[in-house]
Amino acid sequence: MKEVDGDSALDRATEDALALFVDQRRGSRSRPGDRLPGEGAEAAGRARSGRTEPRHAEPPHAGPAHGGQESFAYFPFDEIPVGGGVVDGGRAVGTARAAHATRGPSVPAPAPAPAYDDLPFTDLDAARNGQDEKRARDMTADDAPHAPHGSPTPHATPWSTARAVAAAAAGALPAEDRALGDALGQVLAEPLVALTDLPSFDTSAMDGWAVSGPGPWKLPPPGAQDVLAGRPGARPLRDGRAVRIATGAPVPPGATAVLRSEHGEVTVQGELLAGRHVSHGQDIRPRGGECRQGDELAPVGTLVTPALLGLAAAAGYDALAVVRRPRVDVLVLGDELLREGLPEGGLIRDALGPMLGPWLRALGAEPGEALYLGDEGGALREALAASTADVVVTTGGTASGPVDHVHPTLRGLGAELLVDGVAVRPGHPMLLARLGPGRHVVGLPGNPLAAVAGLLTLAEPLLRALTGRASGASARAVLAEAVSGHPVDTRLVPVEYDGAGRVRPLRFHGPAMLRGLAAGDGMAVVPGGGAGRGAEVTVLGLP
Ligand SMILES: Nc1nc2c(c(=O)[nH]1)N[C@H]1C(S)=C(S)[C@@H](COP(=O)(O)OP(=O)(O)OC[C@H]3O[C@@H](n4cnc5c(N)ncnc54)[C@H](O)[C@@H]3O)O[C@H]1N2
Ligand code: MOO
Repeated sequence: MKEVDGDSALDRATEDALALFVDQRRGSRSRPGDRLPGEGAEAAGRARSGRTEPRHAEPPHAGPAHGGQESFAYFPFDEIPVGGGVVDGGRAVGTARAAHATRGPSVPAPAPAPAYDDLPFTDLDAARNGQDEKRARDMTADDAPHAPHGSPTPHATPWSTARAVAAAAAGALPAEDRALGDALGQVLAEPLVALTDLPSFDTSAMDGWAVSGPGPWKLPPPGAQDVLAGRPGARPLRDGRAVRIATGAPVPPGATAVLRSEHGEVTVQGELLAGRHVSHGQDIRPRGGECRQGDELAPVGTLVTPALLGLAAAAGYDALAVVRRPRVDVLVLGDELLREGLPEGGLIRDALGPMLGPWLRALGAEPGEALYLGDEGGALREALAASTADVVVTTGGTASGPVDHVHPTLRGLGAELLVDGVAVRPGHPMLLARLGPGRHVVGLPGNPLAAVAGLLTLAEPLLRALTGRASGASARAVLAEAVSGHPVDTRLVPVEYDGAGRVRPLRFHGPAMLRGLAAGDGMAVVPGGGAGRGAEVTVLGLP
């Protein structure tokens, strides 16, 4: 991502917010003019739009600069608690909702206890006890101590196991015939076998003359007997004769080569002379040079790409036998969601409905219109019971809040939970359930980046299996910067390729943010404990 002035102002604003948070934790709001985190974000917004200069010429304290050779510490800046969280044993409950309710200059933020997930995954005990937040913030993956904690999600499935369970949960759906124009993104259910030789006749590769034997060659009068593409039945060519020919035209029987127009010269007597040696067969594409009728051009399981559509058409196909697209119902939960306009009054825009449809389609599914169910448990139950889709994707409501209905509803419907929580950040409350034979539910967490993590962890392998896509090797890339890790859980971090084959982690990677992801090329899979600069990691691709 390119650094722009607004971005560095935003950096400073988040630094300010962090400094203030640290001060508050110490019980002081020390510097006059210090902003509350909410104010910082607002100021950053103004700075981005170019209306306000950043308040500090220098960052208020010497934290690590972003970018450069610094390591990339995991700190979801948006997640700095701003008060209102109900503290339960050191973990703030409902912090995200409380943040909406209390943000703003007029509401002094009490010093909250940080939520486990809201801290950098470094020295968690020190940070929790408020002893040395700055040190926690400054630590890199390389110097972060191995935290003594396990994953806070009890019985969470390890990330790679969760992917394997999702991949094994279903088999490929039945085949259907699709017209070429409709088959893009599906997978071949039968091998693509050439229905014809390609080329299907000896073809001129160049504009020029078809010649027979060694030159010079006699030509017919100009314009007479020209051999053009798409015109059958060129007359046989006798030794010592030539005819004008166009690229793509069938080479006349008896022709031994094609002489390119720029390599020949016609004398005033109407004879054709070659300016250079013409070898036998030159610039003739022989029949069957690419394939013979009956050759296998692509095996079962091949993804129908634009190139494959072209090949299939060339080889004689009008329709393809492909694996049916899984039908997916998308159920968006949450009373706080707006489908248009600006956020106001505690309501926010739904970021998932507009994202999931195209994303699921890119994964080979046939998603229906998203259904908006609010936070009403009965509506969720009805929608799940009524769905005839192969997969239902829900968003939100996976945690254990008062209106988080996904678990109890699935239980009530007798669903079998195949994966219930995954040791991955963000996204750990995600789930995969079987509602009945051939009917699966993927429960994505409501935080948008956490939902993407769920999509990549559970929906992608499940849809890969249903669509018959081969499992495919994941891309690997070297990290251009260190990335700190959760002590135990896998992290998924938005990254961009740096042009030198390495990936660089992106800022704005908090669970509720899509800004980093939208600028990214993929999500790096960072193992528990983190990964140093130069480490090779798996990179999950984005559509
Ligand atoms: N006591 C605990 N609370 C929470 C935990 C936990 O472990 N213990 N985990 C947190 C994590 S991590 C996540 S992620 C969320 C998952 O919550 P839900 O799946 O129940 O999602 P919601 O509470 O409905 O929403 C969470 C958050 O996301 C916003 N949201 C929801 N849907 C959308 C949407 N379509 N577009 C944009 N934003 C959306 C919602 O407003 C909330 O801010 O639970 C934590 N809590
Ligand atoms: O951090 Mo939550 O993991 O946003 O899914």
